[in-house]
Amino acid sequence: MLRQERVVINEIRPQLECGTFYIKRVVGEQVLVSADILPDGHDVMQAEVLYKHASARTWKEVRMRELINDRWEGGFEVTKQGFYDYKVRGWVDYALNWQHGIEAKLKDGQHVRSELLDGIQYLDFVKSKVSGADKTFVVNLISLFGAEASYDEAIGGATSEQLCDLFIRYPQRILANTSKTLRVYVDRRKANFSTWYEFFPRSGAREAGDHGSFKECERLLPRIAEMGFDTVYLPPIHPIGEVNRKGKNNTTEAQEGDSGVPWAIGSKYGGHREIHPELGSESDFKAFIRKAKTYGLEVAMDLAFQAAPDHPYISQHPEWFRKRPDGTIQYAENPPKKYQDIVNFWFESSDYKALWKELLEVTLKWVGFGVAVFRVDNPHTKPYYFWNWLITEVKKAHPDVLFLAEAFSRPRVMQQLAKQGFCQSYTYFTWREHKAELIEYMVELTQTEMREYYRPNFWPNTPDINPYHLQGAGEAMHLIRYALAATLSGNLGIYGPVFEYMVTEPVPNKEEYLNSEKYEIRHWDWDIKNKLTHVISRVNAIRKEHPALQQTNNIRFCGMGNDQLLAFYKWDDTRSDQLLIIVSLDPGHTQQGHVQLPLDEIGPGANGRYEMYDLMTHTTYQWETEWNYVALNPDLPFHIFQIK
Ligand SMILES: O=P(O)(O)O[C@H]1O[C@H](CO)[C@@H](O[C@H]2O[C@H](CO)[C@@H](O)[C@H](O)[C@H]2O)[C@H](O)[C@H]1O
Repeated sequence: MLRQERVVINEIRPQLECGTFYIKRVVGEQVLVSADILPDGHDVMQAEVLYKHASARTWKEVRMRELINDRWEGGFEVTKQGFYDYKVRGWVDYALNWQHGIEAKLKDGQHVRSELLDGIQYLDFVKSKVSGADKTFVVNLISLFGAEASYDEAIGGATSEQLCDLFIRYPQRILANTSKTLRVYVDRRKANFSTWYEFFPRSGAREAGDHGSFKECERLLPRIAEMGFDTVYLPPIHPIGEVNRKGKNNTTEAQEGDSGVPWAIGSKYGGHREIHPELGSESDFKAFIRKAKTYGLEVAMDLAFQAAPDHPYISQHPEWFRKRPDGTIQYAENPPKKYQDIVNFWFESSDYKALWKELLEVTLKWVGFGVAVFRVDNPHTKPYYFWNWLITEVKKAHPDVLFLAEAFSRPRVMQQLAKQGFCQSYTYFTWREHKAELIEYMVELTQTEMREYYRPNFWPNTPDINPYHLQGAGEAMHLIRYALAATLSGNLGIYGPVFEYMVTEPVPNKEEYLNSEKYEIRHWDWDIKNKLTHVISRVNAIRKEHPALQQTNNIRFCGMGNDQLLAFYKWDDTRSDQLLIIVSLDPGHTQQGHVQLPLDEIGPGANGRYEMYDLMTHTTYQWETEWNYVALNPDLPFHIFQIK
């Protein structure tokens, strides 16, 4: 179709896959839109970003400014959860073009009498829009333009800033071109900033040998809150399968009394809608959630869409499981891992709609209990379009709900899950140890398109991953890994007691914990508070006080003449909070070197000085030069400096 337009709009950023997927923001963030916008010829043009919340009727306009090389930019703030639409509009601005032409001709000494007459049409348009002093100004100009005697005065008015300002405020947008509409989904702030503590409630009993319960676990909540965590994540809390139950240390045959794996969901006591009887009742769980809330904690549940062989679904809905020719159902796998105690749902079954509906209802049941954060187990082994559908459906009525994708899969697969709607994602941080690889990974997360849709959640450990660098490691290594996670990423989590108490004994030659809580109930002396407990608490308090640490994308690595020291600068959107973080990657020795302040970012210091206030030790250093000496030892292997 032939369209009458004077400008072309190309290369709009941000957008994902030509708008197939939405970008993400949290409430209060900016969406900075840029595009190549080109008029034919050399006429003056204008452009704007149009945006509106999906629930609004009218579009808001924000004018774009020209950068260089026909690139334009304009931004808007998102203030409400849910979808926003945005698009770009550009037009040749005949009025401004006229004014610009007059100025150029006058500079060249030309007489512009006929141009003034020509301009009356633009003034007439503005006149129809304004009132009061503006109207008086325009009416007066029109009469000046038409009268030969007032030529000088007319020129003054024609080239005035006042008129330029009116043209900008009341554009005619003749033959404008508008781009396609793109979308941004706005989550609550927690999507960007959250601090997770994972523990197995069955290990929360007071007495060793007892099965923990929600009631007993309530006493742990103040402790977790005092440490500065805001999310308590519980592995699955449903009845655990008894058929093919796994034993301790991942043995495939359970012994009498073995408690099985929480992810093997479903038994004669029920499935995903029920609670494991020994943990308590539904009202106990509700009370636990309520109690957590009083301490500022949210309870995150695990969505593990799979079934133990004795899950009620297997007899009630055999069509939801794919049978082999011999009538059996293949157990699940995530090669090379074997999950002999569970089977997968058949997401492609002819009755898939009923299965999907059931899984949505399961999710909504727990949302109804007050759960608004889910860690989703193994999402990469289910169809992308299922997650897209489920997340969309839940968020329609419950925009607060957040989904964390537990996929340690191929990079593109993890990215795809985030594009399909997951609000946060696990990452490869757990395996990034060296300075160069940490920088490379952070640059990928924060300087590429990933920053628009992939919200990383950094975990130093999980029940599944006892990384080699933590095996046998002491306090310093744990401090390093926590400090890195807590300052590099807005979202972080630890598999709590094991990390805090530095329980690192592995299954030989594996990144697995020996005597893992996945397969047996453990008992922890939660009264113990060690140095790690205190340092973690302090770091979490700093995170809460400093907006620069409440997002991931504002980061710049700094020059540092030592490969064992990682230095980076972080800031908040207003630059009222600016931090310099230096982490030693060496748990065994003191490391020293000179760090380069990013002067072009932080600007000149008062009296040529920068006051560096260490938020960990409450010590102040006066730095007067660009390169400054630092030394870190294993006692406290990091600095978090506030730049004053
Ligand atoms: O496959 P992933 O690495 O994503 O791991 C997640 O899913 C696993 C399956 O749910 C889960 O594995 C645990 O539960 C299984 C089912 O009971 C059991 O067979 C495995 O031995 C056990 O590790 C894993 O914990 C979870 O993070």
